[in-house]
Amino acid sequence: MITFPNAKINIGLNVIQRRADGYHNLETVFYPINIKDALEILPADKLSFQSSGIDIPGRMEDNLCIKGYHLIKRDYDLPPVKIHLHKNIPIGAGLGGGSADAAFFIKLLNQTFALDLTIEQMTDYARQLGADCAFFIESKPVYAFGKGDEFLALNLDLSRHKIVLVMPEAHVSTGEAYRGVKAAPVQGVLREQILEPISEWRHNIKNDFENSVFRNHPVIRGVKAALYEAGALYASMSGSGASVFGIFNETPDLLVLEKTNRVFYNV
Ligand SMILES: C[C@@](CO)(OP(=O)(O)O)[C@H](O)COP(=O)(O)OP(=O)(O)OC[C@H]1O[C@@H](n2ccc(N)nc2=O)[C@H](O)[C@@H]1O
Ligand SMILES: Nc1ncnc2c1ncn2[C@@H]1O[C@H](COP(=O)(O)OP(=O)(O)O)[C@@H](O)[C@H]1O
Repeated sequence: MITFPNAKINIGLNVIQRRADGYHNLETVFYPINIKDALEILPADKLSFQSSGIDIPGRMEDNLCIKGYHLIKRDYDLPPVKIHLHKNIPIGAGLGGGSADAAFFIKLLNQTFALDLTIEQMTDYARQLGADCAFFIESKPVYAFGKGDEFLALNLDLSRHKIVLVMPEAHVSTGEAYRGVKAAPVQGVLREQILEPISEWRHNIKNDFENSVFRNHPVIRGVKAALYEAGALYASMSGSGASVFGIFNETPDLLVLEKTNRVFYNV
């Protein structure tokens, strides 16, 4: 059986408070986008994992699909499977690609082996693999809070707009981004701001990671500026970076950015 894990962008991200467990409470809006991996499982004699497409750093045992397999196997009698992941979502981009694979893998196991897991149960398993993973079980626009794994439904539809995503030649690790940020204890503003017209967002909605990430990687700041110059209604880095998205009324011409960045149109 095969499935196609999709990426996300963060529209606004306020880091609110450092927690005793080393994580941070935050508020953000997760919005699913149309950049996808392909993930397949097949019956096999022993558990194995292989990937194609973009190289995934790290050991196979640390791949979030393998971690997902072991997590579910603690509670269910799973047979061995052969896992193939075709990686297309840029890595270390703030697009949640690894998290998406983990959540879609849980859904794939649930379907293939008729485990009868509810959405809530799968969400609980997913959040054990990473804060972002829980969102991808339903992968619908949400206002997220807590560690980024608690949600309120959000009626946000950007399908009449053109979203363009730019991936600069920079890599930002999530840990590095959190270490650079200063928490500010204000919660709830983003939930109101996101209901305003998109043209207002640039005046109010911010991503708290931008300050320190832009300082260390000025090229990312330049991409955001270029998206505004090209007519974006709103532009921002996604999550902890390094990707930057722009929301446009019409598909822009970004040939200049294409020279040094990967550009994904109408995601
Ligand atoms: C920043 C965000 C915004 O959506 O996404 P990305 O930009 O990575 O996609 C997320 O908070 C990333 O979530 P995720 O990538 O799942 O994080 P995890 O694997 O659980 O944690 C990696 C590390 O990030 C830090 N972390 C993560 C989430 C959180 N709410 N507070 C934190 O401080 C911790 O230092 C943790 O050890
Ligand atoms: N299936 C996977 N796909 C991508 N990265 C993975 C995966 N499993 C584990 N990882 C690890 O997670 C790290 C962050 O990956 P990713 O989710 O793409 O970035 P981000 O947190 O910026 O959204 C990678 O450097 C990699 O070592």
